[in-house]
Amino acid sequence: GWGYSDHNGPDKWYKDYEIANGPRQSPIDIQTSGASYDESLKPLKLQYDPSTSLDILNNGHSIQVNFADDVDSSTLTEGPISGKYRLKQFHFHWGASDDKGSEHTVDGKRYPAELHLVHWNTKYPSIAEAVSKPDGLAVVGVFLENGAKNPNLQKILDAVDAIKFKGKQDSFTNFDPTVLLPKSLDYWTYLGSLTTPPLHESVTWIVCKQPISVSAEQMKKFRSLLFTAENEKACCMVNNYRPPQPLKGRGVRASFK
Ligand SMILES: NS(=O)(=O)c1ccc(NC(=O)NCCO)cc1
Ligand SMILES: [Zn+2]
Repeated sequence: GWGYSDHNGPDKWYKDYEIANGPRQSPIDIQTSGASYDESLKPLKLQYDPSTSLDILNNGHSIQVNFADDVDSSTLTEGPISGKYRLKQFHFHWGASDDKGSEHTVDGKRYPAELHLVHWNTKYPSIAEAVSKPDGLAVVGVFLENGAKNPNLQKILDAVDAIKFKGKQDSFTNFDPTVLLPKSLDYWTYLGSLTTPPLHESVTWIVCKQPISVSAEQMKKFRSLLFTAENEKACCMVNNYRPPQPLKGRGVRASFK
């Protein structure tokens, strides 16, 4: 199956997923001079209920925290979207070293990691239905930059040792993802895709301008995860990011001047 190694990584995905070369692929390089301020863009309205957090999983591609999404308790509204989107999960992408790891870049700058909060449009019955629709998902991206230890990230990283191997899962309750958001919710937005196979062009991307901090020690903790299962030859979970894809004429809007 697909992965991030030389034999199954982003440059090979088109063989099984021809949309990899489609018109609205993600991530992209956000060229700040090319983004246009849109005064009609509203502030993001993120209302999360910590009681909806369920568990934390090593799915062999990333570390992911899953949420109960059977009712409208953790939602994203306003911003660039219409209607209501429900939080399903959040996960991360990161590098083998601090000079790479994010999926989106800003004027060519790569961050050591990127957080994705995945929401699906409640006009559809489930995320499984929504994930292939052009307005199916809204993903909030937050950059992680090297700095002080982030105590809110630490709760997630403290769970890593128990889910080191692919397929491992642990309970992860009463977590409010709001604590992972930056102070400013200024954002760029554009129409794109899932950044992993099946690469559906179903995502309204909402990328926060302001990063959150992560310490070097915390980055090492992310890098202690494995792509592989307990009974397989160990392969460090690093560089689980897709590089920027062609903009193909798309516009990027900014919610801020
Ligand atoms: N990295 S990303 O673009 O945020 C992303 C989000 C969701 C998915 N897939 C997903 O949610 N699949 C479950 C739908 O049944 C894949 C990639
Ligand atoms: Zn992602």
